[in-house]
Amino acid sequence: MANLLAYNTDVLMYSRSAELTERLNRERFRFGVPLHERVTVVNDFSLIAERCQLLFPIVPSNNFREMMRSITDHLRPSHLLIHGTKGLDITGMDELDIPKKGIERRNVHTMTDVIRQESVVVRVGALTGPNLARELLDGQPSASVIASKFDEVIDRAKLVLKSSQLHVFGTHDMLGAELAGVLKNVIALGSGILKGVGLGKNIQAMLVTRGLVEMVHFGQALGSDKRAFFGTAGIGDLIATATSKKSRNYMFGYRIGSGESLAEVTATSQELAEGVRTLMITRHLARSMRLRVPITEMLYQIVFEQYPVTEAMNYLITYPYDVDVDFL
Ligand SMILES: NC(=O)C1=CN([C@@H]2O[C@H](COP(=O)(O)OP(=O)(O)OC[C@H]3O[C@@H](n4cnc5c(N)ncnc54)[C@H](OP(=O)(O)O)[C@@H]3O)[C@@H](O)[C@H]2O)C=CC1
Ligand SMILES: O=C(CO)COP(=O)(O)O
Repeated sequence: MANLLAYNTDVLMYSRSAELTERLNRERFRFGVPLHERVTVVNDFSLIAERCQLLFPIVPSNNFREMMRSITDHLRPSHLLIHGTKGLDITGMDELDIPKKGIERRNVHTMTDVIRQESVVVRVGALTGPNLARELLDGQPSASVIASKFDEVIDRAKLVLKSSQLHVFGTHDMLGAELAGVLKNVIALGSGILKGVGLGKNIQAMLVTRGLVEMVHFGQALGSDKRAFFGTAGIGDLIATATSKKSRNYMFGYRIGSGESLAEVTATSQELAEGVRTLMITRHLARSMRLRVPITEMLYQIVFEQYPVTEAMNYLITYPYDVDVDFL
């Protein structure tokens, strides 16, 4: 993201690690690519808050609230915050209790909810879309969506993000765009599982198609419009993530499908796979909200309860889906 922004503007990139900050500024290299000369890494968040009006907080969802609390004293109502995190926040309960106690709608928040709850910032937005980091780092083209209720957030983000590498769409449907980016990770995980088991494109296409329907059902149950799910933030990101070995969610699923357990994959992978945590949340949320989401249910049982993939396939193939297009 820092290198993409540097097409148009000077960038201050924050790291909480003084050691990493010093090393990045010295080596000017990260993830195998040079840091753009307009990017400066800083370890002091107050400097960023003082110099920058537009901020892009992007950390894993389970750390997002803690990160906001650590910076909130420096934030002012004049700041614009656009997050790029594709996960959900859980409050009011211990996450470890979810399998035993379940979860209610009131426990679940988006990252824009968290920004507003934890800071004085009002003008918030979300950055989403098919943005596999490895492809962006390699200079490949893509498109992103900036979702916000505020025109100035969309306009400012477009000004700094649009380039020959990145097309930027704007939308006012913030909840729809955010949820699409969150929910597609679960289907990407499932797609990786199918590949790991050795199954082909017909069934992958069905998973993506019916998975998209479940994304729409979740979105509507959580209060969003369905249109975002059929655009770049929805089907666009779903195709990228559910078909690419460069997706960490897809690769996590691939290893599960190849026969490894959740504990084995988690213990041996440094890579973040937001879809695993999202699956835990959405499956239990679906139960409390009485949603009909058989793919989510089967994926949960495969990943968290070692249910055999073949049994899950049998269940889904014979599931009484009555109508093909049942969500328009
Ligand atoms: N990578 C991708 O292709 C894409 C990722 N996303 C989303 O972006 C989010 C982050 O993913 P990604 O960057 O890949 O994750 P990584 O695990 O690669 O990086 C996480 C970064 O967040 C930092 N961090 C974590 N907690 C804090 C905190 N409390 N304060 C300051 N910094 C913190 C970590 O710093 P430290 O090194 O100090 O631990 C680390 O640099 C996820 O929700 C993901 O879904 C969205 C689109 C594409
Ligand atoms: O959201 C992403 C691409 O848009 C990143 O996907 P992964 O987290 O699965 O790598």
